Amino acid sequence: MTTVPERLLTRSEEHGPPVSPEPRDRTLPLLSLRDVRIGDTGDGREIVHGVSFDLTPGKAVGIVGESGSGKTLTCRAALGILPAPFEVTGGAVEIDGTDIASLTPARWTALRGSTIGAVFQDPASYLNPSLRIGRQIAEVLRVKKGLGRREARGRVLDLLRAVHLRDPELVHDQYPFELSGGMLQRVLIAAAIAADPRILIADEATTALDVTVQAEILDLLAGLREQAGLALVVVSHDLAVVAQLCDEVLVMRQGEVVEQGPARGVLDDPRHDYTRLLIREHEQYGLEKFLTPQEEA
Ligand SMILES: Nc1ncnc2c1ncn2[C@@H]1O[C@H](COP(=O)(O)OP(=O)(O)OP(=O)(O)O)[C@@H](O)[C@H]1O
Repeated sequence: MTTVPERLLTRSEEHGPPVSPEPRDRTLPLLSLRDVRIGDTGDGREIVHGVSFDLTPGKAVGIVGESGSGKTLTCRAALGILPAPFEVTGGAVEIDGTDIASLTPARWTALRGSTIGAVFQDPASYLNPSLRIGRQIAEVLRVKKGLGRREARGRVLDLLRAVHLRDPELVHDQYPFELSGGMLQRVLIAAAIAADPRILIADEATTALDVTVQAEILDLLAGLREQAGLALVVVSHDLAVVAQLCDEVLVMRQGEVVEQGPARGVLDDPRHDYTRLLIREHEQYGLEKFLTPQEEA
């Protein structure tokens, strides 16, 4: 694991207190889902049939399962951004002990980015095509961290370096259309960690990246977890990613959690036929190298 540059770990106290106080206890969940159910209000169907987990600082929960099983809707429910016609129809989501159903729009604005951040697939749709990359990330730093123009520029360059973009000065001044999909994905990751969120939801965030870059980004996230206590929700079809990064895993099929438990336990000794099938299908990704016992240092 690489050491995360000090400047990426520093919360800028000089710019006022954080929006939400530091957790007093690292054993208290930052994010809790309690039997979260999601329905389609158009036809009244329930799409997600109850998801529960607790995420404490520095921990990572992985969600795996086939396409359409409800992984992304679950993440969006946790972020309070379910698209119509979907709605949370049961259960509750708590961020830092607060039920998100009680959050005002202003409180949500304060929480997003600085307490909870997210990276989804399809990075181009999350960036403004007419603004240079550097300006878009700097905007996050100026709004969420109160940084001035010069300070923000320095930190944007640090962030672009941290996500292993070569020639950060050049990327800083480029427009989204000038970058490849993999580069845009890294820009989004940089923007998502810019305001030092305490929770990061990464929904297939490294899927579009080539293997080497993916490994570097996973390393960066592992470093932020370890050193800054970042809590992660990782959605990935790649069980090797989940095995490498996550403490706990949820296996979803057709909106249902069919198996849940410690990642090593579930992936080493799956109880459900569907989990076994997923593991068999993913053997080609080299899952076994993450499951074999670690050698003594
Ligand atoms: N914007 C939308 N409009 C209509 N249906 C949707 C929308 N988003 C999700 N769905 C439907 O809701 C169900 C759950 O979708 P969701 O995106 O959560 O699955 P997923 O497990 O993340 O899949 P994938 O791995 O393909 O991203 C699916 O049946 C999907 O077709």
